[in-house]
Amino acid sequence: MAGMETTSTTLRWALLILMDNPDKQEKIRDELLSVVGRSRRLTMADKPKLPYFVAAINELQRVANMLPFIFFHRCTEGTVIGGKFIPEDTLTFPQIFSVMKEDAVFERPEEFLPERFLAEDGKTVNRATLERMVAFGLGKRQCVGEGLARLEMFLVLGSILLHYRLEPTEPIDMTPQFGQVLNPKPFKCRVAPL
Ligand code: HEM
Repeated sequence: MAGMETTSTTLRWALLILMDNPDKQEKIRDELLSVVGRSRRLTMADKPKLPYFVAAINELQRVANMLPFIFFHRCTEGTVIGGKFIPEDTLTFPQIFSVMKEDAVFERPEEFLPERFLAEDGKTVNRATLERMVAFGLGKRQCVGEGLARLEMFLVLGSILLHYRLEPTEPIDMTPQFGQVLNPKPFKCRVAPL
């Protein structure tokens, strides 16, 4: 589950969200075309020159909300969180969605707005939102595959968007299906070569 289900499910959500937001899909493609073009492959060296695309991947993960909560963690010592004492050995059940969908830093949380991860100049990272994009968890047990997952999403999604336009062929249904992770319902789409 850790390495396959998470990344592939996030990518399926990404296709659906980008079809639901064709203007944003176009904006990502414009940036990719202006930096990479179609005569060579996208590489990780392009990442610093693609701030909008990187912001969009963070926003796709936030909206997809694929792992809304993570497994139990045990407090190894007593601590105070939000004024409440949590004794040693308490089992906690971290809820990722309560940060990514309910934190005040994410205005209009149901909307797909990659811009929220960028400062006003449209290029610099917005630290306030980025530090609350906790799709990979936090702390010592944070996802060990984060680097690989980010690399896969960048290269796979970027290469698709450089060469194909994703268009819906049926009404888009964003209702998740509950399983080990939140899955999108099976969907069909048109993958139009550019
Ligand atoms: C979009 C992709 C992914 C997401 C959203 C994701 C998310 C997470 C989350 C939320 C945790 C739990 C952190 C915690 O308990 O505090 C986790 C743990 C873990 N992930 Fe991922 N993950 C992804 C991809 C991957 C990949 C590609 C790998 C391996 C190649 C991987 C390997 C692991 C492992 C081994 C753990 C357990 C770490 C530990 O308990 O110390 N994950 N992941």
